[in-house]
Amino acid sequence: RPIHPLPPGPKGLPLVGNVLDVPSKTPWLTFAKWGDIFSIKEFGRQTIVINSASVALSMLEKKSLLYSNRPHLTLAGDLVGWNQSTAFLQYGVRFREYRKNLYRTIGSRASLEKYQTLIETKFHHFLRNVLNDPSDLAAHIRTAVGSIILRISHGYEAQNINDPYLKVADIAIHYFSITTTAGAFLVDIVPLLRYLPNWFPGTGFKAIARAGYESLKEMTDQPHEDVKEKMKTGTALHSFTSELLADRTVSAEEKHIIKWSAQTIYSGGADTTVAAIYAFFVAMTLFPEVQKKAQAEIDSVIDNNRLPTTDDREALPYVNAMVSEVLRWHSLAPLGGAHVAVEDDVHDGYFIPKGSLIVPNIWKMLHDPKTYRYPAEFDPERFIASEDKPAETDPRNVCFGFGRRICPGMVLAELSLFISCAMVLSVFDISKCVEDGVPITPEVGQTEGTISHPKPFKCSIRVRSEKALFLIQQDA
Ligand code: HEM
Repeated sequence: RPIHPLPPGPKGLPLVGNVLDVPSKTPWLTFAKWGDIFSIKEFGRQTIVINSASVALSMLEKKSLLYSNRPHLTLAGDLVGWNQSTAFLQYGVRFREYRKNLYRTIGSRASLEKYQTLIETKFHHFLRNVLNDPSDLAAHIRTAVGSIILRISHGYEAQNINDPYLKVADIAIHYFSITTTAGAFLVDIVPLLRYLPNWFPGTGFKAIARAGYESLKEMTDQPHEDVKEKMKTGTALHSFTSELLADRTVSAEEKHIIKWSAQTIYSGGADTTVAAIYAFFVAMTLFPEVQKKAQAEIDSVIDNNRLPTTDDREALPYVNAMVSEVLRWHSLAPLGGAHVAVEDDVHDGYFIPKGSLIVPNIWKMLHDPKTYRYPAEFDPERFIASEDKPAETDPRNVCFGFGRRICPGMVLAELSLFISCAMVLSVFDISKCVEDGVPITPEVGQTEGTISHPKPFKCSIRVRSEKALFLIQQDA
């Protein structure tokens, strides 16, 4: 028997444990009311939740080797196949190879330089789509982000939201969401159920698993084969995949690694970046004074004969602070990615058993009034130090996760967020929609799910000037 106690936690019931203490909707809000670190048990599974950034950093970063595994998922992982994707791969040699590929090709500012113009051009197309049909904002964001990612991962040029590759990827991610809904499938608690015959009552999960498997396989294999074909004829555009396949024969293991790490760029990067850009539009609708300040900064730095580019980044501190505030204000991964303890540990006097799920409550860390003054306010100034006050803590300390599992797409995500925000504000004014003479205030809230989006909302998007119109319409 361990001499150290588990972190404290709600008492729970026999067998089911704390299932009734944890709400299925927005659990991060309930968790936020409990201690810096606490433990819960659901159907025998030990979970340690961390509400404090310093505890998360001291466990998941400082002792990263101990805490770098992922939970084993039966339905979404073994049966659908997501256990091959970076986010769910068990820690080990193969995992480190995936990460090396990702770091080398998209992990730093220098490695992304070759995609800078591409990203700017795609967001210029986005401005044009918004100008033509501002009512379909969410679809335009999805198209822009999806096409940037497929272009980077496989050199593939997606034209619009109906592109077959974007569609199949969205279907695969939809099945991912269904099959990872907490507590929805008994097979994740009793894995042996997977061996029951298909006709057996209660095995509906098998049909879902098959459909999920087919879409994931198509999403992963087809673009990869496409690149190989194009490379043979010399028509492949430079991409993550072509860079890794170039000038050599790859083994079956290398092929697997390249194929699945490329797939990861879409599965990890699309939904997240979309949620962040959408949150930016919500913030601009709700906080017009922030929008005006950012526009004033952009107008003062960029002459009105061009759109902002990535190279303007250093000259736009307020816009950079606004990007930080988007990352903080809307925690799109409110409970981050769950880590798993590979060995028993004792942390701050608490016993952390091997196999425990470690869940960082990133939402709480980014909305803790002890760290952020008026956390519900969208206020980029908090990140700009002045004589009266130091800058508040950079959300990047926690919003991209921790240790060896830290988000490999963070530089790409930030670049996309910076350029989309700067371009949008240079040409558009965003405000509340007016219906029957009444301005409609968007609801601030988050959808369910591992990746949480702002609630759907409407806003008015108007071009700022004749000059802005010209800039949007000129060739990208
Ligand atoms: C604003 C945008 C984004 C945010 C806030 C975000 C946040 C996160 C977080 C919190 C994690 C979990 C880390 C952990 O387990 O400790 C994660 C993992 C991951 N992210 Fe991102 N992410 C974003 C964009 C992207 C992009 C653009 C990519 C494209 C490559 C990406 C790819 C991944 C992958 C593959 C993982 C799994 C890493 C692993 O398990 O080793 N993310 N991200």
